[in-house]
Amino acid sequence: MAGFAGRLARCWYSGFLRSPLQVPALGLHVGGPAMQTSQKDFNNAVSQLKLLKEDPGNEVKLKLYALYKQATEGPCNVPKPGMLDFINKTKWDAWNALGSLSKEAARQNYVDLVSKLSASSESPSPEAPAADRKQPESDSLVVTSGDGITTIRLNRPTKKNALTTQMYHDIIAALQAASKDESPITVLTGSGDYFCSGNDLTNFTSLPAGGPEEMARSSAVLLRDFVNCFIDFPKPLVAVVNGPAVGISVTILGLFDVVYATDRATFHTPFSHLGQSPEGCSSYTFPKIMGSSKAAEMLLFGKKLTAQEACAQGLVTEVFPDSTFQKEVWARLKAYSKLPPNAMRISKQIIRDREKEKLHAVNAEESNVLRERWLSDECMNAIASFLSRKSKL
Ligand SMILES: CCCCCC/C=C/C(=O)SCCNC(=O)CCNC(=O)[C@H](O)C(C)(C)COP(=O)(O)OP(=O)(O)OC[C@H]1O[C@@H](n2cnc3c(N)ncnc32)[C@H](O)[C@@H]1OP(=O)(O)O
Repeated sequence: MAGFAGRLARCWYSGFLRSPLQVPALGLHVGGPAMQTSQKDFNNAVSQLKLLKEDPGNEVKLKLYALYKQATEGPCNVPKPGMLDFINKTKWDAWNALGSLSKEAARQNYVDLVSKLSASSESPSPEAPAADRKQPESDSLVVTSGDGITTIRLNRPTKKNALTTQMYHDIIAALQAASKDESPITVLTGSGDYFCSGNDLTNFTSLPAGGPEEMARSSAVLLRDFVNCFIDFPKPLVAVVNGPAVGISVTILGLFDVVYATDRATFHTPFSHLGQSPEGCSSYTFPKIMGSSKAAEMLLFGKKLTAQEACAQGLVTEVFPDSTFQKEVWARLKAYSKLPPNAMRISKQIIRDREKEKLHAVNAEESNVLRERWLSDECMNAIASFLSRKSKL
């Protein structure tokens, strides 16, 4: 596991998945006929968990943590961690949510869950997508080239293609490579049912040594570098929006040359809900594309647009029925990729270059504003609320 995902997983594991093994035998009482789990079964499950081949994901780890604590210590009776202590607060919330569940029932649930996880980790995993070039650091991004098209695919479908810190770095590298490769056209798309659910909100949970201020500073630098790559991209850049898009995956669309969407796609920028502010140059591109009041409805009030609405407002170039989306879009892109590449580059240059300086200034300003926003109570509360499963969009 690379980058943020790895760090978070290590953090979770060091926080609790490892600790059960250090606990001596507990001698728990078995409650009744429905509760047949012995202490031995429980200890076996604790050991079995260490042997899982696949990371079960943070939500499951959280559930296991809560059940383990309940099974070994009973109902949560320790003080709630502070608001900035995201990880311990999330763990505390999960344990506390089990209320007065008996130790025996928690032990049974824990054993059942581990046995389910062990069974599913033994079934064969799907084949990795083929790639004909050096792949990014993490499997969450897949880059392929063929038929005159370089495709950068967000590949974290179980997390709705939410962007981890590592993915931002990998996309920057992929765009830099694509800007110099042989393909006349570059495409960004997603695997699974979502295009992208935006920034991975758990990015904010692994605080660096410098604390929240350092986290906000380094995130603002990464955001600025990421968006700059889209501003400066020299070739036709096409978004193939295969499903709903959220947050930064919507705002950057204003920097693409063409946006094709399935009729299943939606476009959602819930920045106020998250205590955040617009990025991806959308504070400038959206009012230009759709007019200031339509842009305000999206960027201030988080109005979610259907694909048809986004098309009517100029953010999307064309909408296709989901059943024929992939076939029609790729056939069309394949045909476009045969056009003279230099002519396409030069045309893009003429269309975009006079705006570049402005876009860089907007990007820098939006990143600075967000740096402050990320430290606000409004933003921290919204993220804590999502992480503790109290809220969804
Ligand atoms: C360098 C930093 C730059 C930062 C730039 C600023 C960027 C700002 C933004 O992008 S703001 C937008 C942030 N995104 C969100 O707030 C979306 C949050 N997600 C949701 O509300 C929902 O997950 C959903 C509506 C996208 C999908 O709902 P549903 O269909 O019910 O699926 P699940 O919620 O069960 O999702 C499956 C799985 O994915 C995890 N997940 C989805 N999106 C995110 C996300 N953005 N961050 C972290 N995790 C996400 C979700 O938790 C589930 O995980 P689980 O299976 O429970 O482990």
